[in-house]
Amino acid sequence: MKLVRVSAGIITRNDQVFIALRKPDQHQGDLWEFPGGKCDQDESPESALVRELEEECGIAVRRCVLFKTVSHDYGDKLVELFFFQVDDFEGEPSGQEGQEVRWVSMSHLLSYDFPEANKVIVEALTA
Ligand SMILES: Nc1nc2c([nH]c(=O)n2[C@H]2C[C@H](O)[C@@H](COP(=O)(O)OP(=O)(O)OP(=O)(O)O)O2)c(=O)[nH]1
Ligand SMILES: [Mg+2]
Repeated sequence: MKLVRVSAGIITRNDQVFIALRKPDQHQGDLWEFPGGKCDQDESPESALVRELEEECGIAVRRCVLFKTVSHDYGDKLVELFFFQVDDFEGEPSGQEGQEVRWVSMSHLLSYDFPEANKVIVEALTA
């Protein structure tokens, strides 16, 4: 099965976190996500994060720290996700690809539907 490496950013400001809605036609579509995307071949997770957050959200990451790595088998796809905490960035995050985006308070994260692989992340953030 395909194994894809993915970097995702937990973009925070005060007690809020920036999330985006995946498009219906995407893998795990219609679910909320921490913005990010696939690492190119030979690209480090950190470089992929910086590139994806620029492309998808229009921000320049100033500092990121690896929060957790999660491997998950979706049946049709095996993903290795690198979740980074991003608390210092330049620019105002927005949906550069027309995706719906939202700043939500940490305590409200549980009311959003995320892909299965995000379960441990959402639990850790809301604990
Ligand atoms: N960005 C992101 N992806 C996630 C999260 N949780 C999770 O399971 N994924 C999965 C869904 C996808 O299989 C993959 C993300 O890759 P991607 O964002 O490049 O996916 P995509 O469907 O847009 O792919 P593409 O064809 O546009 O390149 O990781 C998350 O919180 N953020
Ligand atoms: Mg993406």
